[in-house]
Parts: sequence; C-alpha cells; structure tokens
Amino acid sequence: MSADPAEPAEPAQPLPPLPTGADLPPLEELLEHATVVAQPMRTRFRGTTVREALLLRGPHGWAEFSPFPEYGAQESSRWLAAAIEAGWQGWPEPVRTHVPVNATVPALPAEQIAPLLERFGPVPAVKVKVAEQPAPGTAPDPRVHGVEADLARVAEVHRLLPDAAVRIDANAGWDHATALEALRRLAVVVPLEYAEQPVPGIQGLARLREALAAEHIPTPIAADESVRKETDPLAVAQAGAADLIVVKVQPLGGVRRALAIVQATGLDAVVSSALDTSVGIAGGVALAAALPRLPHACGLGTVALFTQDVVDPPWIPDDGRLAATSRPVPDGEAMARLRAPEEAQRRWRERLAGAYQVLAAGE
Ligand SMILES: O=C(O)CCC(=O)c1ccccc1C(=O)O
Ligand SMILES: [Mg+2]
Repeated sequence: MSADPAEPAEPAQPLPPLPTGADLPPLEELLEHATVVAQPMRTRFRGTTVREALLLRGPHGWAEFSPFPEYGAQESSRWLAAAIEAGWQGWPEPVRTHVPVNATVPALPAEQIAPLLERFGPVPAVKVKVAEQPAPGTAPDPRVHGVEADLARVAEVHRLLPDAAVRIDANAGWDHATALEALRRLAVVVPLEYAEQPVPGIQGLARLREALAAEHIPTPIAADESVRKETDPLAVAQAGAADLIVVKVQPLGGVRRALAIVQATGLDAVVSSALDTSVGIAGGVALAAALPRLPHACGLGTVALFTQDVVDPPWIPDDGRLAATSRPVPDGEAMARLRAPEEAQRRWRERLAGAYQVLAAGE
C-alpha cells in the first residue's frame, strides 16, 4: 500500500533547478546535430498515426525533445530541460539494473489484441486503454467505444495473459457515474492493479476514490493527466485524490526533477512514456531505475507501437523488462529513412528556440 496521502514522506524540498544561465548550452550547440524524425504508428494512439521527435546529441549521449503538437513554449520548456539533462548532464545513479515494463493495448477491437500483445513478449502487466472517444465527426464503433467494448478488451487481455496484472487507462474519459459503473463491472472481470485517470481533475479523482471506498471496490486510483505540471503531484497527494501517480520525464523537466517530485508526494509512482522514440524511453528507464521504490511495472514499452524506430534494436522489453545499463544510439541508416520533411525540421527548430527562450529567461 502507498503512504498516507495526507502525509508526504519528506518535507517539501526545492526542486533541482531548470537549466538557465551558464547551465544552458548555447542554442547553436543544441542544434548542431538536431534531426527531426517521424515514426509511423501501428494503430492510432492519442489521435495520431505518426510521432515526430527532435533528436539532439550532447556530450553525454542522444536526447529527445518531443512535446505534443498542441503544447506551447512554456510547457515545452520542461521537455527541453529533460533533453538538456539527458545530453549535457547525464542521469543520476540507478539503484537497479532493470525495470519491469507493461504492454500497452490501445482501444482496439478485442480480436486485434492477441497479435499486438505478441509484439511485447512476456510482460508482468498490461495496460488497457478504455473510455476511448470517437474521432471528431465520426460515429462510435461498438467494438471500440463504450463500457461494453472496454469490458470485452479487459476480458480478452486477462484470457490471453491470466498471470499478468491488468491496469486500465481512461485518459479522463469517464464522468463520475460512468466511472463508478465501469469500475464496478471491471472489478468482477479481473481485480485491477489500478485505474489510471478514470475521471478529469483532482477533485473528480478524490470524489471517485471515496465512492469506491464506500462500495468496498478495492481498485487503486492513479493520477496521470492531473500531474502534468510540477505543482500538481503535491496537490494530488494533499487532496487524497490518488493511490499512486503516473510520471513522465519530459513534462516534469527531467529525471532529477521527476525524482524530487515523486519523493515530495510520498506516493508510489509508475514511470510512463510520452510515446517517445527509444531515445526518450531511455530517460524513463533512468528515472524508474533511480526511484527508491518501484512496486509497479512501467509504461515504457510503447516503442512496440511504432512500425519503425531510429534505434536498432529498438528499446522494446526483453522478458518483460528494459535494461538501465546502456544508452540507445540512433542508427544512421534508420535516422535517414525516418527523417521528417524540411517543413518539420524548421517547425521543430522554432519550437525548440521558443522553449529555449523560456529557460534562458529563467521562467
Ligand atoms: O503507460 C503506458 O503504458 C504507455 C504510455 C501512455 O499510455 C501514454 C502515451 C502518450 C500519451 C499519453 C499516455 C497516457 O498514459 O495516457
Ligand atoms: Mg495515462
């Protein structure tokens, strides 16, 4: 069980600083090896079928800058801080050599799950996406959308991998009543490891968590979308909104800052990807390897959702885990093949410059 959410394990400490002033490499140096790659997805995920990422090379190795397309300069500056740590500072010492990884199952019709799961190999846990909304302007597909489809997907995963822990991720897609009903019914199919962001908002999570307790539904709640900004995790802990938090290295500004944020909440953390290439995944592995406690498998298997990756062999779990003992180096040929068009090279350099200005201004 996690610590009492009202009592963080540690008194709040100042976070490790963001790179600014002399800690900020010159923009020209950051951009020296900058290359945008576009990696095709096997299935639509987070509304997209191609993931673009800007790769950088610093003295410590390759680094990834890949804020989601809708993010502005302020938010993206944290993603850049994570890249600067990866390439120009390096990561803190690990306390374990390998991290367990879950398979990720997008909102697919149940019969498409078996071939997808094969790509991940044996895994200790599977994350199933639920509460998927139809793409704007399209009709819902009963094999994909709605609680019945969610139940069928979870049942199929449990049938295929009866020994794997099953967790779900609703991406804040349910309202309170739907979440309560869905979690009630899901708990009968399989005891869930946890439910990730079943409803929007910290207050929404806290209210649902209380309602579950009142019904003796033992499903733990994980906060994901509610911990995007670095001030959020403490607010989640203080509101008793979650049993654990999902943390991603890039939005939290790097491995050291993410470590400090987790520590401050006193909650257990699950490290997940932001749909990074193998280069970014290595940062998640570095965080997971450095956390004092790691009771859950990490959502770092998502390179298996791409048809191609810049690293060969890609950072896909081997026997359910990823090694924290080496860093990925992009393959020159793969990098050339996956190189995004010039328009994207320009657009991403502008995004990087905008994020850089935020860090340079000390904001
Ligand atoms: O946690 C995982 O298994 C994979 C990561 C994942 O689901 C994800 C990837 C990109 C954007 C959002 C999310 C999410 O957890 O909601
Ligand atoms: Mg999530």
